[in-house]
Amino acid sequence: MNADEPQDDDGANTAAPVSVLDEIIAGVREDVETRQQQVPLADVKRLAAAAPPPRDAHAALRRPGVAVIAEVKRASPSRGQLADIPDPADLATEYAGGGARCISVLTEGRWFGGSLDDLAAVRAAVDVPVLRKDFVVSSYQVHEARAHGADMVLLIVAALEQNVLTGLLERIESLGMTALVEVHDEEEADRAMEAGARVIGVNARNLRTLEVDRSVFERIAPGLPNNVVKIAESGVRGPHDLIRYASAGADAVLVGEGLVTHKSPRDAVAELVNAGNHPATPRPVR
Ligand SMILES: O=P(O)(O)OC[C@@H](O)[C@@H](O)c1c[nH]c2ccccc12
Repeated sequence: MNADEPQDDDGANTAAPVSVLDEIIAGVREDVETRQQQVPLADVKRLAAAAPPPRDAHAALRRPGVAVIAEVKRASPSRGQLADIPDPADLATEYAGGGARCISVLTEGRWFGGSLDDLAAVRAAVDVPVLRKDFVVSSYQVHEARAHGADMVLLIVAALEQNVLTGLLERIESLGMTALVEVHDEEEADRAMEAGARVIGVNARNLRTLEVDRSVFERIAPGLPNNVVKIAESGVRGPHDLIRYASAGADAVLVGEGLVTHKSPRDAVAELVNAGNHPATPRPVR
């Protein structure tokens, strides 16, 4: 690492020789393997079938006003440790009290400090739909998500071959959940639509370099069909960022760091929700 190399606004070095995404996925595959040896797929499917039915995340995100998806996020590869979060259910309750339309729970352990236990605890504590935020690469993880109460599951286009993306999306939707398909450029957006995504998230953070560029949403959103729910992910630090994303057509924003590092996560959510409901804030065209 050379100290003279350009740093992005998150302080991450943009000249990573092996992409962080590849490293994370290698770890995720190992962890899935281990869990699968402990709890076979047939058992996870049984648990999923016995779980309380999914909540309709797609419908929740389409309601009027810019929705806030509030994230339970302890750490990240770009920032390291962000917040302690001893009780994720407690934090999620604060988020819901502030008016969050959905709660996102990071379940990846090595880089983000999350777990499936966090997901289950949050799901039991709130009435709003809950997203499993992870690097989902196998249908085992989809059934696992449902077994722990997930209503929505993230799929990252950059991490998946097209046929795998399509297969996982169909699996998620056939279990009654909503797939949130994450993209970072036009080609990935085309792949998301090709796979049949109803909800597309544009991540301002490039998962290969960890660089944040809020203009990515403005570039990609106009090319998405009106009936697709559009989520702007990452880089929301306050109402001004929400308003900027809304002006570019966002139905929702997904916020992590700005909330977990705030002294009152509930107030921070409420501030965003108010901005999202304000009559002067642009609404998506349908
Ligand atoms: O903390 P931020 O900048 O508000 O970002 C939240 C969310 O967008 C980010 O956590 C995220 C977006 N896509 C992901 C994929 C995997 C892990 C994490 C993410």
